Amino acid sequence: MIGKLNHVAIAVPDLKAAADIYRNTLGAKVSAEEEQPEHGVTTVFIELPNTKIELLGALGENSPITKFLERNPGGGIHHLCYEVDDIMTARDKLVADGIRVLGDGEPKTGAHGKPVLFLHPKDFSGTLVELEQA
Ligand SMILES: C[C@@H](C(=O)O)C(=O)SCCNC(=O)CCNC(=O)[C@H](O)C(C)(C)COP(=O)(O)OP(=O)(O)OC[C@H]1O[C@@H](n2cnc3c(N)ncnc32)[C@H](O)[C@@H]1OP(=O)(O)O
Ligand SMILES: [Co+2]
Repeated sequence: MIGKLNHVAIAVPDLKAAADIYRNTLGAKVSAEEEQPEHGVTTVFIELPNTKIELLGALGENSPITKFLERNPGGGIHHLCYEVDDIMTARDKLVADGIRVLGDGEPKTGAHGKPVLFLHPKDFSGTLVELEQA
């Protein structure tokens, strides 16, 4: 069912500092910061030849990464995003198999303008999983 690894997300305490390391030290192609109010994060995307890295900074009072950053003050790998051909079919199969879909279970529009869903980390060996419609 799952396709490409769309991105690996890293939550960071200082988005500018993290982006600068990728841009200047690693020589990567780094996007501008973009606020994602519906998700409570600000994103920076780093384009690699085979996938992307998503740097996440907390946005607003109720950011879903606030607690994660309290536990990991220096930052850390936050989630993996896999592409699926049809997100509703994928969701229904996951729910039928007992996987916990986070939030209200309905896809939101993600950073690439496509529907996304998040799956509980306890159902995937301690890894938060995002699904993005390909
Ligand atoms: C823009 C968009 C895009 O790319 O398109 C994005 O990515 S937005 C990216 C940001 N959005 C999201 O993350 C949305 C989905 N996330 C959520 O709903 C939440 O963050 C949860 C994953 C449910 C965690 O919620 P919260 O931090 O309030 O709960 P909690 O601290 O009580 O954690 C419950 C248990 O899950 C573990 N836990 C929490 N976050 C985790 C993570 N990122 N990876 C692995 N485990 C994690 C905790 O250690 C804890 O385990 P123990 O019980 O063993 O201590
Ligand atoms: Co993501």
